[in-house]
Amino acid sequence: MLGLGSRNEFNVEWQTVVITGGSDGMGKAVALQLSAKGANVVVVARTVSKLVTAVEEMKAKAANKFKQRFHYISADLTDPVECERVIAEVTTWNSGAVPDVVWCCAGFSRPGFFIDVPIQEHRQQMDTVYWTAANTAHATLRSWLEPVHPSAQMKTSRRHLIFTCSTLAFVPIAGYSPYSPAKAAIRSLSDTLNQEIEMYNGAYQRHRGAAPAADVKIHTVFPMGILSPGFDNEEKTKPELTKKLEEADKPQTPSEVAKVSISALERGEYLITTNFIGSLMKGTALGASPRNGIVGDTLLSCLSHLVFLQVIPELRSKTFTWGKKNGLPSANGTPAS
Ligand SMILES: NC(=O)C1=CN([C@@H]2O[C@H](COP(=O)(O)OP(=O)(O)OC[C@H]3O[C@@H](n4cnc5c(N)ncnc54)[C@H](OP(=O)(O)O)[C@@H]3O)[C@@H](O)[C@H]2O)C=CC1
Ligand SMILES: CCCCCCCCCCCCCCCC(=O)[C@@H](N)CO
Repeated sequence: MLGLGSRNEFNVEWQTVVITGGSDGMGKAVALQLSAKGANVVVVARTVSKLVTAVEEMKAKAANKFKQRFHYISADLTDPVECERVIAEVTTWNSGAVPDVVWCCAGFSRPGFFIDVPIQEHRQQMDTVYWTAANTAHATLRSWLEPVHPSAQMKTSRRHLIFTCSTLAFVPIAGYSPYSPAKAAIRSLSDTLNQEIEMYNGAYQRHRGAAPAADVKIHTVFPMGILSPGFDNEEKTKPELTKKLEEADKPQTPSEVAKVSISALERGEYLITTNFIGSLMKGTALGASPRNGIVGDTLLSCLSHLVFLQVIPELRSKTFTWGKKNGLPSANGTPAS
């Protein structure tokens, strides 16, 4: 995907990569593809059996079967102490060196209408979606941004922290209120860190006496539907109206989402979408986020704003018409007859 002569901004060969949620769906697809590109990979999730399988599959896909290393850590990342343990354990496993790349993929969606979903489940979505990512980012950046002696500074390497969001952070869809706010919070965290990290990167350039060991780049991926075990699960509580509102989306396979995301990272992109409708959704909500390219993103944004002049009222009128036709839903989201 890289143009002739352009630099690979995300070369993972011999680098140590941590992937949360790396035992299933998109996270596992990312793990397998980075293994095939020569990375040493640690996958983190709760269920050991799925982690063991992921490690086996990564070994089979490795670019250099004899030298690459793989590892798994079982942890519930809603607990910040567990996130610190993960980074410490990876560092020990990695002969004392902190990881080069951390990709937050853990999370799942529990759709339902706002008042039908018990308030504790709304809070749990914030825990599994936002806090797994924020805890992981906190533990990671604390380990990365600690000032080190100049002799410990790396010459070329650049570290990458990657969040996995959803295009629902850009555009509201009825039935996703337990989930979308948590993803929108990740987007806001990502934008804030993208700016804040420049202080450290600046210090790395000019104050090597007391600066982090390397540059850090932040990225966020915004997938559309992904045909994962998590997706099959969310379909069980997803209201029929929600399925109708998102029918323009053709869900992608985990490996397709992983491939497109990795290519975008190799081009050095910041906010990453995985298909055209996803880009349109981003374009209408770029706000004050850094652009991947001024010209491309500005044109995209103009096009999106025109398209969404129609889409915004359409989503609301589809919802209104649904209520008029079907009446109130029963608690599981299916229309009462
Ligand atoms: N599927 C979709 O349609 C879309 C998904 N996304 C996002 O993409 C990411 C991947 O989704 P998907 O491919 O569906 O993933 P899956 O639901 O298939 O897998 C989720 C992964 O996260 C792990 N996980 C869940 N909770 C925790 C926790 N508390 N601590 C540690 N690990 C945890 C799971 O393992 P275990 O349960 O064993 O802990 C598993 O490895 C998620 O962030 C999701 O929100 C974005 C857009 C669309
Ligand atoms: C011509 C352009 C029209 C654009 C219309 C907008 C269509 C909305 C599509 C919503 C797709 C939602 C995908 C995210 C899924 C997700 O994150 C969940 N599956 C959670 O896991």
